Amino acid sequence: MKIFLIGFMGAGKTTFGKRLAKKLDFPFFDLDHLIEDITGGSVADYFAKNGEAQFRDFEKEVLQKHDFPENFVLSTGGGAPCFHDNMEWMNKAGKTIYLQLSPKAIAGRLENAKEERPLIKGLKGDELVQFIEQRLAAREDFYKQAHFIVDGLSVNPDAVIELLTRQW
Ligand SMILES: Nc1ncnc2c1ncn2[C@@H]1O[C@H](COP(=O)(O)OP(=O)(O)OP(=O)(O)O)[C@@H](O)[C@H]1O
Ligand SMILES: O=C(O)C1=C[C@@H](O)[C@@H](O)[C@H](O)C1
Ligand SMILES: [Mg+2]
Repeated sequence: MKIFLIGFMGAGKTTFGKRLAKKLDFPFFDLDHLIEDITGGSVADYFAKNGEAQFRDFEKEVLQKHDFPENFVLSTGGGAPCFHDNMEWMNKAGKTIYLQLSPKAIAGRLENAKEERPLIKGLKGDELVQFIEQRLAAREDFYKQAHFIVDGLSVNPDAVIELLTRQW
């Protein structure tokens, strides 16, 4: 089974993805980290050097062309489902899970983790909440196409495995 975790920056995709993969005994991948391994630099560097449009092309290529195993948990980048045909592609390739959180909850998590996230670097307090509200409103059309929508505050591996096995 191929499991794709999606959601806004800071929703907990990487943190939860590792826990879920451990519980399922599946290998864990993180799309941002895979891109960083391949390019040898950070996502922030890639944005700075090549711009967002080129990042989105590369992100699609890695998502759709990388040689992943039969079973895995992949945490995607926050924007990945919203560009190119990535959401449709993931929905066909496996099971997609949206970790949903309110803009305020997301802002609370990101307040001290902005430097490595190029889209929010430099935003403070209300600016950060407003940016998240606007972006999230535009992105939720994509995120909500997921097979499963779960509460990012209370999500736990057992509940998600139960959801997945009911529909396996
Ligand atoms: N269940 C949780 N409870 C409290 N804090 C959490 C939880 N999950 C993640 N966090 C914290 O929230 C922050 C963002 O988490 P994480 O990096 O997993 O998000 P992400 O969705 O992978 O973000 P990005 O899209 O930017 O890669 C981290 O500081 C992490 O420690
Ligand atoms: O939400 C986004 O557009 C992004 C989220 C991160 O995971 C990275 O993929 C990058 O910083 C862009
Ligand atoms: Mg992450």
